[in-house]
Amino acid sequence: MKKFVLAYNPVSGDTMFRKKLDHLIAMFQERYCILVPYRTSPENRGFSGFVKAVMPTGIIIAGGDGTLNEIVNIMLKNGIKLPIAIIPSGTSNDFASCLSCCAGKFDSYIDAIIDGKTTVIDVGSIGDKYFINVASAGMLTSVAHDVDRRLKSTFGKLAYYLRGIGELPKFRSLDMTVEADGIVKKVSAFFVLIVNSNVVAGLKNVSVNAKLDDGKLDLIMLKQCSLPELVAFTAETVAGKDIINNKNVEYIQASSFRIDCDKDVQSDIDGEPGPKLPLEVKTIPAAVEIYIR
Ligand SMILES: Nc1ncnc2c1ncn2[C@@H]1O[C@H](COP(=O)(O)OP(=O)(O)OP(=O)(O)O)[C@@H](O)[C@H]1O
Repeated sequence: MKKFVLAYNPVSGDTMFRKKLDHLIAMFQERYCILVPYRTSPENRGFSGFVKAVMPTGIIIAGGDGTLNEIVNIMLKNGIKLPIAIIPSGTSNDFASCLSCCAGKFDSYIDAIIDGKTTVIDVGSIGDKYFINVASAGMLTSVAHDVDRRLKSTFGKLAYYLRGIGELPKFRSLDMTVEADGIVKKVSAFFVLIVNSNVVAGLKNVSVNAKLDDGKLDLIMLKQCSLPELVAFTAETVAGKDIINNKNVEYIQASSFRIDCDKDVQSDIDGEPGPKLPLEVKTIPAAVEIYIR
């Protein structure tokens, strides 16, 4: 009988995953499989030992990007080589949105999980931390961190947008030095994003070239520009237009980056606070196996 650990975050998104839990248990039970729940907490020191004791076929993660990041980090740091499935239950679920496997009805995805249909994807690393979707620094990062959890639960993605639009006039550029696969550039920019997938902050098509299995990450910087240009860029991004060809965007694909700045700037990794700059960013090819439909 196949066993799966279900790591679920009880407070992510609208906190309603708890109500779906019973249905999910029933679906696995109907297919003669066992679901072993693991309730996440802000710290999950026991997760690695829990998985090793259960010896599951795979791990199912129900939460947002933060939960996914946390579980993948624990797995990679503890040598847990198991496929993962994602049940999007966070506020924006950026990573899950870029994988069509998680969209639509549960049923066919559960069948694919039990059948063991998988693919492998790259992740990024910054020091001893891994990111699955995006690392960023600059003005966007402070906006994301300032959005209160209660506001996120009530307004979802809209909370980010409302907060972000309100901050636009306060945007100040940073003098950054970027090294991409050994080539150095100096760029005065409002923010830098390093993406693995093409969905960031609920916005699709952020990098039309981003692929999860190409051994590369995509760097996007919005260069210093006027407020009307900044507003136009924001509108284009929200409308899902191709932004990497925007004249104010610096776009580079590479397998490693070094980002530095003369100011004290904190980064963000998959929506959670990351280390301060400088950042040494690397691609770890084919690091994670994911169940696909
Ligand atoms: N039992 C728990 N109680 C309180 N906080 C928790 C618990 N389990 C995990 N967390 C916290 O939840 C956060 C991760 O939430 P997650 O990012 O998955 O959801 P979200 O913020 O709603 O969605 P998204 O990242 O997609 O916007 C982490 O900061 C983690 O510490």
